[in-house]
Amino acid sequence: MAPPQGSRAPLEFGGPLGAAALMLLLPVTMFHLLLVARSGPARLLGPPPYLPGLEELWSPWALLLCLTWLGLQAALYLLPARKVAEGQELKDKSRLRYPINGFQALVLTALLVGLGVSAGLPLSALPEMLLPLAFAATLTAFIFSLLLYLKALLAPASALAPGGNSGNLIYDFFLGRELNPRICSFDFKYFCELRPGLIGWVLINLALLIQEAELRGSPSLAMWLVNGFQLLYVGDALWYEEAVLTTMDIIHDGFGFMLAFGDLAWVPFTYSLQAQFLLYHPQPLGWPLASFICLINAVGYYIFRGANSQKNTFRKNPSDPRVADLETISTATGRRLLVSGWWGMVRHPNYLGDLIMALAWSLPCGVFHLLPYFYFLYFTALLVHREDRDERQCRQKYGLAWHEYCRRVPYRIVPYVY
Ligand SMILES: NC(=O)C1=CN([C@@H]2O[C@H](COP(=O)(O)OP(=O)(O)OC[C@H]3O[C@@H](n4cnc5c(N)ncnc54)[C@H](OP(=O)(O)O)[C@@H]3O)[C@@H](O)[C@H]2O)C=CC1
Ligand SMILES: CC(C)CCC[C@@H](C)[C@H]1CC=C2C3=C(CC[C@@]21C)[C@@]1(C)CC[C@H](O)C[C@@H]1CC3
Repeated sequence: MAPPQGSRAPLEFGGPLGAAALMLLLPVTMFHLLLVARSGPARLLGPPPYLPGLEELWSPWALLLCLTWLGLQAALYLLPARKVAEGQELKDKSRLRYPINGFQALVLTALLVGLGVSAGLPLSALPEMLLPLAFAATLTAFIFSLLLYLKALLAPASALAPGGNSGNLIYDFFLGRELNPRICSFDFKYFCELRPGLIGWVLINLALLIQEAELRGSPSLAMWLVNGFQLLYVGDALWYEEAVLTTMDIIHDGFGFMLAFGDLAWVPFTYSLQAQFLLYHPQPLGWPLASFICLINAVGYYIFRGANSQKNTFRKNPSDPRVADLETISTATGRRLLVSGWWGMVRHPNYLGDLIMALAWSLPCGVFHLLPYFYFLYFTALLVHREDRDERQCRQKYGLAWHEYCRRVPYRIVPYVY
Protein backbone atom coordinates (compact mmCIF):
# COMPACT_ATOMS: atom_id res chain seq x y z
CA MET A 1 0.00 0.00 0.00
CA ALA A 2 1.47 3.40 -0.93
CA PRO A 3 1.93 5.90 1.86
CA PRO A 4 -0.46 8.82 1.63
CA GLN A 5 0.96 12.05 0.30
CA GLY A 6 2.75 14.32 2.68
CA SER A 7 3.49 11.64 5.29
CA ARG A 8 7.25 11.68 5.64
CA ALA A 9 7.47 11.33 9.41
CA PRO A 10 10.54 9.37 10.57
CA LEU A 11 9.71 5.91 11.90
CA GLU A 12 9.58 5.58 15.69
CA PHE A 13 9.61 2.61 18.11
CA GLY A 14 12.15 0.77 15.93
CA GLY A 15 9.96 0.81 12.80
CA PRO A 16 7.81 -2.16 11.75
CA LEU A 17 10.06 -4.69 13.48
CA GLY A 18 9.98 -2.77 16.75
CA ALA A 19 6.20 -2.36 16.46
CA ALA A 20 5.73 -6.11 15.85
CA ALA A 21 7.99 -6.96 18.79
CA LEU A 22 6.14 -4.55 21.10
CA MET A 23 2.76 -5.95 20.04
CA LEU A 24 3.91 -9.35 21.23
CA LEU A 25 6.04 -8.27 24.17
CA LEU A 26 3.53 -5.94 25.86
CA PRO A 27 0.71 -8.51 26.32
CA VAL A 28 3.26 -11.21 27.26
CA THR A 29 4.73 -8.89 29.92
CA MET A 30 1.28 -8.08 31.25
CA PHE A 31 0.37 -11.78 31.66
CA HIS A 32 3.78 -12.51 33.17
CA LEU A 33 3.21 -9.81 35.79
CA LEU A 34 -0.30 -11.06 36.58
CA LEU A 35 1.02 -14.60 37.06
CA VAL A 36 4.11 -13.82 39.13
CA ALA A 37 2.25 -11.34 41.38
CA ARG A 38 0.23 -14.24 42.80
CA SER A 39 3.11 -16.72 42.92
CA GLY A 40 5.04 -17.40 46.14
CA PRO A 41 8.50 -16.11 45.12
CA ALA A 42 7.01 -13.20 43.08
CA ARG A 43 10.18 -12.91 41.03
CA LEU A 44 9.97 -10.24 38.33
CA LEU A 45 12.86 -11.72 36.37
CA GLY A 46 12.16 -15.40 37.03
CA PRO A 47 9.96 -17.65 34.90
CA PRO A 48 6.18 -17.51 35.47
CA PRO A 49 4.96 -20.18 37.92
CA TYR A 50 3.13 -21.97 35.07
CA LEU A 51 1.78 -21.26 31.59
CA PRO A 52 -2.00 -20.85 31.68
CA GLY A 53 -4.03 -22.78 29.14
CA LEU A 54 -6.71 -21.22 26.98
CA GLU A 55 -9.39 -22.57 29.35
CA GLU A 56 -7.95 -20.39 32.12
CA LEU A 57 -7.63 -17.30 29.94
CA TRP A 58 -10.83 -17.41 27.96
CA SER A 59 -14.13 -16.79 29.69
CA PRO A 60 -17.25 -15.46 27.95
CA TRP A 61 -18.27 -13.95 31.32
CA ALA A 62 -15.05 -11.97 31.49
CA LEU A 63 -15.63 -10.69 27.96
CA LEU A 64 -19.21 -9.77 28.85
CA LEU A 65 -17.99 -7.95 31.97
CA CYS A 66 -15.36 -6.12 29.96
CA LEU A 67 -17.87 -5.00 27.32
CA THR A 68 -20.43 -4.01 29.98
CA TRP A 69 -17.75 -1.89 31.66
CA LEU A 70 -16.95 -0.17 28.37
CA GLY A 71 -20.69 0.34 27.73
CA LEU A 72 -21.19 1.85 31.20
CA GLN A 73 -18.25 4.25 30.78
CA ALA A 74 -19.47 5.19 27.28
CA ALA A 75 -22.94 5.94 28.69
CA LEU A 76 -21.39 8.14 31.42
CA TYR A 77 -19.31 9.93 28.76
CA LEU A 78 -22.53 10.80 26.91
CA LEU A 79 -24.19 12.38 29.97
CA PRO A 80 -24.45 16.19 29.99
CA ALA A 81 -21.04 17.71 30.84
CA ARG A 82 -20.25 20.66 33.15
CA LYS A 83 -18.18 22.09 30.31
CA VAL A 84 -17.38 21.43 26.66
CA ALA A 85 -13.74 22.23 25.82
CA GLU A 86 -12.19 22.96 22.46
CA GLY A 87 -9.12 20.99 21.38
CA GLN A 88 -6.03 22.32 19.62
CA GLU A 89 -6.34 23.64 16.08
CA LEU A 90 -6.27 20.85 13.49
CA LYS A 91 -4.65 20.76 10.02
CA ASP A 92 -7.88 22.02 8.42
CA LYS A 93 -7.99 24.90 10.99
CA SER A 94 -11.04 23.43 12.75
CA ARG A 95 -11.19 22.54 16.46
CA LEU A 96 -12.93 19.51 17.95
CA ARG A 97 -15.14 19.77 21.03
CA TYR A 98 -14.74 17.47 24.03
CA PRO A 99 -17.06 16.91 27.03
CA ILE A 100 -15.41 17.57 30.40
CA ASN A 101 -17.23 15.10 32.61
CA GLY A 102 -14.55 12.55 33.55
CA PHE A 103 -14.60 13.34 37.26
CA GLN A 104 -18.38 13.09 37.17
CA ALA A 105 -17.98 9.63 35.57
CA LEU A 106 -15.64 8.61 38.42
CA VAL A 107 -18.12 9.78 41.10
CA LEU A 108 -21.10 8.15 39.37
CA THR A 109 -19.14 4.90 38.94
CA ALA A 110 -18.27 4.98 42.67
CA LEU A 111 -21.96 5.49 43.52
CA LEU A 112 -23.04 2.64 41.22
CA VAL A 113 -20.37 0.31 42.60
CA GLY A 114 -21.35 1.30 46.17
CA LEU A 115 -25.00 0.51 45.41
CA GLY A 116 -23.99 -2.74 43.73
CA VAL A 117 -21.86 -3.86 46.68
CA SER A 118 -24.59 -3.07 49.20
CA ALA A 119 -26.99 -5.08 47.02
CA GLY A 120 -24.62 -8.07 47.17
CA LEU A 121 -22.32 -7.51 44.14
CA PRO A 122 -19.30 -9.74 44.92
CA LEU A 123 -16.54 -7.19 44.14
CA SER A 124 -13.98 -9.29 45.99
CA ALA A 125 -14.39 -11.98 43.31
CA LEU A 126 -12.74 -9.62 40.80
CA PRO A 127 -9.11 -10.46 41.75
CA GLU A 128 -9.75 -14.12 40.89
CA MET A 129 -10.89 -13.03 37.42
CA LEU A 130 -7.93 -10.80 36.57
CA LEU A 131 -6.39 -13.28 34.13
CA PRO A 132 -9.52 -13.85 31.97
CA LEU A 133 -10.40 -10.15 32.26
CA ALA A 134 -6.96 -9.12 31.02
CA PHE A 135 -7.32 -11.62 28.16
CA ALA A 136 -10.75 -10.20 27.27
CA ALA A 137 -9.39 -6.63 27.41
CA THR A 138 -6.46 -7.59 25.14
CA LEU A 139 -8.81 -9.25 22.66
CA THR A 140 -11.11 -6.21 22.75
CA ALA A 141 -8.15 -3.86 22.18
CA PHE A 142 -6.94 -5.96 19.24
CA ILE A 143 -10.34 -6.11 17.51
CA PHE A 144 -10.96 -2.45 18.27
CA SER A 145 -7.59 -1.48 16.71
CA LEU A 146 -8.47 -3.52 13.64
CA LEU A 147 -11.77 -1.63 13.29
CA LEU A 148 -9.94 1.68 13.80
CA TYR A 149 -7.47 0.72 11.06
CA LEU A 150 -10.33 -0.07 8.68
CA LYS A 151 -12.16 3.12 9.62
CA ALA A 152 -9.04 5.13 8.77
CA LEU A 153 -9.16 3.78 5.20
CA LEU A 154 -12.29 5.89 4.70
CA ALA A 155 -10.93 9.00 6.46
CA PRO A 156 -9.81 12.07 4.47
CA ALA A 157 -6.05 12.76 4.38
CA SER A 158 -6.52 15.78 6.67
CA ALA A 159 -7.82 13.45 9.43
CA LEU A 160 -4.70 11.25 9.45
CA ALA A 161 -2.01 11.39 12.15
CA PRO A 162 1.47 12.60 11.18
CA GLY A 163 3.09 9.39 12.45
CA GLY A 164 1.05 6.28 11.70
CA ASN A 165 0.80 6.47 7.92
CA SER A 166 4.03 4.95 6.68
CA GLY A 167 2.33 2.49 4.34
CA ASN A 168 3.58 -0.46 6.43
CA LEU A 169 0.55 -2.34 7.72
CA ILE A 170 2.09 -3.55 11.01
CA TYR A 171 3.65 -0.22 11.90
CA ASP A 172 0.51 1.76 11.06
CA PHE A 173 -1.72 -0.73 12.90
CA PHE A 174 0.48 -0.32 15.99
CA LEU A 175 0.79 3.47 15.92
CA GLY A 176 -2.68 4.24 14.60
CA ARG A 177 -3.61 5.98 11.37
CA GLU A 178 -6.45 8.34 12.22
CA LEU A 179 -5.70 11.19 14.63
CA ASN A 180 -9.13 11.66 16.18
CA PRO A 181 -11.40 8.76 15.20
CA ARG A 182 -14.98 9.68 16.03
CA ILE A 183 -18.53 8.56 15.41
CA CYS A 184 -20.66 11.72 15.58
CA SER A 185 -19.30 13.54 18.64
CA PHE A 186 -18.01 10.38 20.38
CA ASP A 187 -14.22 10.63 20.39
CA PHE A 188 -12.74 7.13 20.84
CA LYS A 189 -9.18 8.14 21.73
CA TYR A 190 -10.15 10.81 24.25
CA PHE A 191 -12.71 8.43 25.80
CA CYS A 192 -10.25 5.52 26.11
CA GLU A 193 -7.31 7.61 27.38
CA LEU A 194 -9.03 8.61 30.61
CA ARG A 195 -12.16 6.60 31.44
CA PRO A 196 -12.32 2.78 31.18
CA GLY A 197 -8.65 2.12 31.98
CA LEU A 198 -8.03 4.69 34.70
CA ILE A 199 -11.35 4.11 36.49
CA GLY A 200 -10.91 0.35 35.95
CA TRP A 201 -7.49 0.56 37.62
CA VAL A 202 -8.86 2.07 40.85
CA LEU A 203 -11.79 -0.37 40.82
CA ILE A 204 -9.38 -3.32 40.62
CA ASN A 205 -7.35 -1.76 43.47
CA LEU A 206 -10.52 -1.45 45.55
CA ALA A 207 -11.49 -5.07 44.85
CA LEU A 208 -8.02 -6.17 46.00
CA LEU A 209 -8.40 -4.09 49.18
CA ILE A 210 -11.80 -5.64 49.91
CA GLN A 211 -10.47 -9.14 49.30
CA GLU A 212 -7.55 -8.47 51.64
CA ALA A 213 -10.02 -7.32 54.31
CA GLU A 214 -12.02 -10.54 53.84
CA LEU A 215 -8.88 -12.68 54.05
CA ARG A 216 -7.13 -10.97 56.96
CA GLY A 217 -9.85 -9.13 58.85
CA SER A 218 -8.86 -5.65 57.66
CA PRO A 219 -6.86 -4.08 54.84
CA SER A 220 -3.18 -3.54 55.62
CA LEU A 221 -1.70 -0.06 55.97
CA ALA A 222 0.39 -0.73 52.84
CA MET A 223 -2.77 -1.56 50.86
CA TRP A 224 -4.47 1.62 52.11
CA LEU A 225 -1.50 3.70 51.03
CA VAL A 226 -1.30 2.19 47.54
CA ASN A 227 -5.07 2.60 47.08
CA GLY A 228 -5.03 6.17 48.40
CA PHE A 229 -2.05 7.33 46.31
CA GLN A 230 -3.35 5.85 43.09
CA LEU A 231 -6.90 7.12 43.69
CA LEU A 232 -5.43 10.60 44.13
CA TYR A 233 -3.55 10.21 40.82
CA VAL A 234 -6.63 9.02 38.90
CA GLY A 235 -8.91 11.60 40.56
CA ASP A 236 -6.41 14.31 39.64
CA ALA A 237 -6.24 13.15 35.99
CA LEU A 238 -10.04 13.26 35.73
CA TRP A 239 -10.40 16.54 37.62
CA TYR A 240 -7.88 18.18 35.27
CA GLU A 241 -9.22 16.23 32.30
CA GLU A 242 -8.96 19.20 29.94
CA ALA A 243 -5.16 19.08 30.23
CA VAL A 244 -5.11 15.78 28.34
CA LEU A 245 -6.16 17.71 25.22
CA THR A 246 -2.64 19.13 24.95
CA THR A 247 -0.76 15.83 25.38
CA MET A 248 1.10 14.32 22.43
CA ASP A 249 -1.24 11.33 22.50
CA ILE A 250 -4.18 13.55 21.57
CA ILE A 251 -2.38 16.13 19.39
CA HIS A 252 0.16 13.99 17.58
CA ASP A 253 -0.37 10.22 17.85
CA GLY A 254 -2.92 8.26 15.89
CA PHE A 255 -5.24 5.85 17.66
CA GLY A 256 -3.97 2.33 17.06
CA PHE A 257 -2.99 -0.78 19.00
CA MET A 258 -0.41 1.01 21.17
CA LEU A 259 -2.90 3.36 22.78
CA ALA A 260 -5.92 1.02 22.60
CA PHE A 261 -4.02 -1.77 24.37
CA GLY A 262 -2.27 0.73 26.67
CA ASP A 263 -5.53 2.37 27.73
CA LEU A 264 -7.81 -0.68 27.94
CA ALA A 265 -5.50 -3.45 29.16
CA TRP A 266 -2.04 -2.24 30.18
CA VAL A 267 -3.18 0.54 32.54
CA PRO A 268 -5.77 -1.37 34.61
CA PHE A 269 -3.91 -4.68 34.80
CA THR A 270 -0.28 -3.60 35.23
CA TYR A 271 -0.73 -0.29 37.04
CA SER A 272 -2.59 -2.22 39.79
CA LEU A 273 0.45 -4.48 40.26
CA GLN A 274 1.42 -3.16 43.71
CA ALA A 275 -2.05 -3.88 45.11
CA GLN A 276 -2.01 -7.34 43.45
CA PHE A 277 1.38 -8.03 45.02
CA LEU A 278 0.21 -6.91 48.47
CA LEU A 279 -2.83 -9.21 48.42
CA TYR A 280 -0.62 -12.28 48.06
CA HIS A 281 2.47 -10.94 49.90
CA PRO A 282 1.37 -8.87 52.91
CA GLN A 283 4.03 -6.43 54.06
CA PRO A 284 4.40 -5.05 57.58
CA LEU A 285 4.48 -1.26 57.58
CA GLY A 286 4.63 0.98 60.66
CA TRP A 287 3.27 4.50 60.95
CA PRO A 288 6.66 6.29 60.95
CA LEU A 289 7.70 4.72 57.61
CA ALA A 290 4.16 5.13 56.23
CA SER A 291 4.28 8.85 57.11
CA PHE A 292 7.63 9.19 55.35
CA ILE A 293 6.24 7.48 52.22
CA CYS A 294 3.21 9.81 52.34
CA LEU A 295 5.65 12.73 52.44
CA ILE A 296 7.45 11.42 49.33
CA ASN A 297 4.13 11.06 47.50
CA ALA A 298 3.10 14.56 48.60
CA VAL A 299 6.39 16.05 47.31
CA GLY A 300 5.96 14.21 43.99
CA TYR A 301 2.35 15.34 43.67
CA TYR A 302 3.28 18.93 44.54
CA ILE A 303 5.87 19.06 41.72
CA PHE A 304 3.65 17.14 39.24
CA ARG A 305 0.57 19.28 39.84
CA GLY A 306 2.50 22.55 40.18
CA ALA A 307 4.34 22.01 36.88
CA ASN A 308 1.30 20.81 34.93
CA SER A 309 -0.93 23.61 36.24
CA GLN A 310 1.71 26.26 35.58
CA LYS A 311 2.07 25.21 31.95
CA ASN A 312 -1.68 24.80 31.39
CA THR A 313 -2.44 28.19 32.94
CA PHE A 314 0.29 29.80 30.84
CA ARG A 315 -0.89 28.14 27.62
CA LYS A 316 -4.50 29.18 28.27
CA ASN A 317 -3.73 32.77 29.22
CA PRO A 318 -0.11 34.01 29.43
CA SER A 319 -1.26 37.16 31.23
CA ASP A 320 -2.92 35.25 34.05
CA PRO A 321 -1.54 36.86 37.28
CA ARG A 322 -0.32 33.42 38.49
CA VAL A 323 2.14 33.16 35.58
CA ALA A 324 2.45 36.71 34.25
CA ASP A 325 5.67 37.37 36.20
CA LEU A 326 7.50 34.29 34.91
CA GLU A 327 10.39 34.75 32.52
CA THR A 328 9.75 33.51 28.97
CA ILE A 329 11.44 33.35 25.57
CA SER A 330 9.67 34.06 22.29
CA THR A 331 9.49 31.59 19.43
CA ALA A 332 8.85 32.13 15.72
CA THR A 333 5.41 30.48 16.09
CA GLY A 334 4.19 33.28 18.36
CA ARG A 335 3.96 30.88 21.33
CA ARG A 336 6.35 31.57 24.21
CA LEU A 337 8.33 29.12 26.34
CA LEU A 338 8.59 29.40 30.11
CA VAL A 339 12.20 29.58 31.34
CA SER A 340 11.56 30.23 35.02
CA GLY A 341 9.30 28.68 37.65
CA TRP A 342 8.97 24.88 37.40
CA TRP A 343 9.88 24.90 33.69
CA GLY A 344 13.13 26.73 34.45
CA MET A 345 14.26 23.97 36.83
CA VAL A 346 14.29 21.10 34.29
CA ARG A 347 12.66 20.74 30.88
CA HIS A 348 10.12 18.20 32.16
CA PRO A 349 9.40 18.95 35.83
CA ASN A 350 6.02 17.17 35.57
CA TYR A 351 7.83 13.91 34.70
CA LEU A 352 10.07 14.35 37.75
CA GLY A 353 7.03 14.69 40.05
CA ASP A 354 5.35 11.71 38.37
CA LEU A 355 8.45 9.56 38.91
CA ILE A 356 8.72 10.52 42.58
CA MET A 357 5.09 9.46 43.02
CA ALA A 358 5.80 6.19 41.18
CA LEU A 359 8.51 5.45 43.73
CA ALA A 360 6.15 6.22 46.61
CA TRP A 361 3.63 3.70 45.21
CA SER A 362 6.23 0.91 45.35
CA LEU A 363 7.79 1.64 48.73
CA PRO A 364 4.82 0.32 50.79
CA CYS A 365 5.62 -3.09 49.25
CA GLY A 366 8.99 -3.21 51.02
CA VAL A 367 12.43 -3.55 49.50
CA PHE A 368 12.83 -7.33 49.28
CA HIS A 369 11.01 -7.81 45.95
CA LEU A 370 11.73 -6.16 42.61
CA LEU A 371 8.25 -6.93 41.26
CA PRO A 372 6.39 -3.97 42.85
CA TYR A 373 9.08 -1.67 41.41
CA PHE A 374 8.17 -2.75 37.88
CA TYR A 375 5.96 0.32 37.42
CA PHE A 376 8.76 2.66 38.50
CA LEU A 377 11.26 1.00 36.12
CA TYR A 378 8.84 0.82 33.16
CA PHE A 379 7.69 4.38 33.79
CA THR A 380 11.26 5.70 33.85
CA ALA A 381 11.85 4.07 30.44
CA LEU A 382 8.51 5.36 29.11
CA LEU A 383 9.16 8.93 30.25
CA VAL A 384 12.77 9.01 28.99
CA HIS A 385 11.52 7.81 25.59
CA ARG A 386 8.55 10.19 25.69
CA GLU A 387 10.80 13.10 26.61
CA ASP A 388 12.99 12.28 23.64
CA ARG A 389 9.98 12.20 21.28
CA ASP A 390 8.63 15.47 22.68
CA GLU A 391 12.06 17.08 22.44
CA ARG A 392 12.27 16.16 18.74
CA GLN A 393 8.81 17.61 18.10
CA CYS A 394 9.64 20.82 19.99
CA ARG A 395 12.95 21.21 18.14
CA GLN A 396 11.04 20.97 14.88
CA LYS A 397 8.29 23.35 16.08
CA TYR A 398 10.42 25.99 17.79
CA GLY A 399 13.84 25.69 16.06
CA LEU A 400 16.38 28.18 17.45
CA ALA A 401 14.17 29.17 20.38
CA TRP A 402 14.19 25.54 21.55
CA HIS A 403 17.99 25.48 21.37
CA GLU A 404 18.03 28.63 23.50
CA TYR A 405 15.65 26.98 25.99
CA CYS A 406 17.93 23.92 26.18
CA ARG A 407 20.93 26.20 26.77
CA ARG A 408 19.11 28.03 29.58
CA VAL A 409 17.61 24.85 31.10
CA PRO A 410 20.18 22.11 30.41
CA TYR A 411 18.66 19.21 32.39
CA ARG A 412 15.77 17.19 31.01
CA ILE A 413 14.07 15.49 33.98
CA VAL A 414 16.31 15.30 37.07
CA PRO A 415 18.31 18.43 38.00
CA TYR A 416 22.09 17.89 37.70
CA VAL A 417 21.58 14.21 36.79
CA TYR A 418 19.68 13.90 33.50
N1 LIG B 1 1.15 7.55 34.19
C1 LIG B 1 1.43 7.44 32.92
O1 LIG B 1 1.47 6.34 32.37
C2 LIG B 1 1.76 8.64 32.11
C3 LIG B 1 1.70 9.89 32.67
N2 LIG B 1 2.03 10.98 31.93
C4 LIG B 1 1.94 12.30 32.57
O2 LIG B 1 1.05 13.08 31.81
C5 LIG B 1 1.42 14.47 31.87
C6 LIG B 1 1.47 15.05 30.47
O3 LIG B 1 2.66 14.60 29.82
P1 LIG B 1 3.05 14.81 28.28
O4 LIG B 1 1.85 14.88 27.46
O5 LIG B 1 4.07 13.79 27.95
O6 LIG B 1 3.83 16.14 28.16
P2 LIG B 1 3.89 17.58 28.79
O7 LIG B 1 2.68 17.92 29.59
O8 LIG B 1 5.20 17.70 29.47
O9 LIG B 1 3.84 18.48 27.51
C7 LIG B 1 4.93 18.70 26.65
C8 LIG B 1 4.61 19.95 25.88
O10 LIG B 1 4.68 21.09 26.77
C9 LIG B 1 5.04 22.26 26.03
N3 LIG B 1 6.22 22.79 26.67
C10 LIG B 1 7.42 22.20 26.84
N4 LIG B 1 8.28 23.01 27.48
C11 LIG B 1 7.61 24.15 27.73
C12 LIG B 1 7.95 25.38 28.36
N5 LIG B 1 9.14 25.58 28.84
N6 LIG B 1 7.01 26.35 28.42
C13 LIG B 1 5.78 26.14 27.91
N7 LIG B 1 5.40 25.01 27.30
C14 LIG B 1 6.29 24.02 27.21
C15 LIG B 1 5.33 21.78 24.61
O11 LIG B 1 4.11 21.89 23.85
P3 LIG B 1 3.52 23.31 23.31
O12 LIG B 1 4.65 24.28 23.31
O13 LIG B 1 2.99 22.99 21.96
O14 LIG B 1 2.45 23.69 24.27
C16 LIG B 1 5.59 20.31 24.78
O15 LIG B 1 5.33 19.60 23.60
C17 LIG B 1 2.77 14.51 32.59
O16 LIG B 1 2.58 14.93 33.91
C18 LIG B 1 3.26 13.08 32.56
O17 LIG B 1 4.05 12.80 33.67
C19 LIG B 1 2.41 10.86 30.63
C20 LIG B 1 2.49 9.63 30.05
C21 LIG B 1 2.16 8.41 30.73
C1 LIG C 1 1.58 0.10 26.41
C2 LIG C 1 2.65 1.01 25.98
C3 LIG C 1 3.92 0.78 26.71
C4 LIG C 1 2.34 2.45 25.98
C5 LIG C 1 1.03 2.79 26.57
C6 LIG C 1 1.03 4.17 27.01
C7 LIG C 1 -0.22 4.54 27.78
C8 LIG C 1 -0.44 3.55 28.89
C9 LIG C 1 -0.02 5.95 28.31
C10 LIG C 1 0.24 6.94 27.16
C11 LIG C 1 -0.08 8.24 27.76
C12 LIG C 1 -0.83 8.07 28.86
C13 LIG C 1 -1.27 9.08 29.76
C14 LIG C 1 -1.87 8.74 30.95
C15 LIG C 1 -2.09 7.30 31.30
C16 LIG C 1 -1.20 6.35 30.54
C17 LIG C 1 -1.17 6.63 29.06
C18 LIG C 1 -2.52 6.32 28.46
C19 LIG C 1 -2.44 9.80 31.88
C20 LIG C 1 -3.93 9.85 31.61
C21 LIG C 1 -2.18 9.42 33.34
C22 LIG C 1 -2.67 10.49 34.30
C23 LIG C 1 -2.00 11.82 33.99
O1 LIG C 1 -2.48 12.83 34.85
C24 LIG C 1 -2.29 12.23 32.55
C25 LIG C 1 -1.73 11.13 31.64
C26 LIG C 1 -1.80 11.50 30.18
C27 LIG C 1 -1.01 10.50 29.37
